Amino acid sequence: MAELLRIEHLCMNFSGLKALDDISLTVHDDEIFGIIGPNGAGKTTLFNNITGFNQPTSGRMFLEGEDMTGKNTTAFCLKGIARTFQNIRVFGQMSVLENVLVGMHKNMQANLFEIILKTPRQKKEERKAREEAMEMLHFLGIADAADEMAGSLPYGTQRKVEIARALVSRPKLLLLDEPTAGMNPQETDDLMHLIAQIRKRGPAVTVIEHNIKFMLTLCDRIAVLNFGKLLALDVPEKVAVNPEVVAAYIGEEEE
Ligand SMILES: Nc1ncnc2c1ncn2[C@@H]1O[C@H](COP(=O)(O)OP(=O)(O)OP(=O)(O)O)[C@@H](O)[C@H]1O
Repeated sequence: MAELLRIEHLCMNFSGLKALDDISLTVHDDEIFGIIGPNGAGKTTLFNNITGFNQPTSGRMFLEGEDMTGKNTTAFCLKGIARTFQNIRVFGQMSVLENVLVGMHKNMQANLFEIILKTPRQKKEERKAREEAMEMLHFLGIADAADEMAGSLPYGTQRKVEIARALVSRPKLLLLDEPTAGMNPQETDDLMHLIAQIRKRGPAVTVIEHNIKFMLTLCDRIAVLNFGKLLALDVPEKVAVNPEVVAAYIGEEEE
């Protein structure tokens, strides 16, 4: 177990609103780390900060010890962070396979000249990329949909396309923002097993979810946010019985 991500005293203000208020935490390279909290607690803002979509108002962030504070999305991506979004963002008019190939872009070597001339090296690289993308689709159980237009597929499958696209970039940390949103109980259960398998394959996973049962079952540790503050950070068994957490969130969710 080694430290992968470290956040120190992170603050994010939106015109006076403290969306993140002095958050400090670490994510290890072998864990499934959960983030829960009521609507507006700052969960997505935290994701946006640790992927370079937003710059924090203050505080620092480190990936494998490297100071990433103030860096942009490209820098975070190159350093090994990949994410999915609360609102699915697949390329609807492209096939599932093409969507996944987009995620491989950062690992490809061919330059524009080679792509235009379709050199042997470029062709070989493209063939390898397709094989790798198909292998990922098999892993996620959606290989049959490889040639379908991504936008025409059920919600649950589109979520998996997004996950496949993120995974082929070979991230060290995969961030999933409400991955079960719009899924039925069977799809949710399948996804939970899939995330456990993803962790075994390599990347650590950080997941935001409102489905408490899902989070308590899946995660190694859970951070609870409330009004931008870190209310608790512990193993699921302790989070589930933390009186402050129950009062602020879990009780309310279960009602
Ligand atoms: N770009 C923005 N401009 C202004 N305020 C914002 C912006 N993004 C988020 N906020 C505010 O910051 C707070 C935290 O929002 P955030 O989306 O991070 O919460 P969340 O915990 O992800 O909520 P949810 O569970 O509803 O997705 C909210 O009050 C929200 O209205």
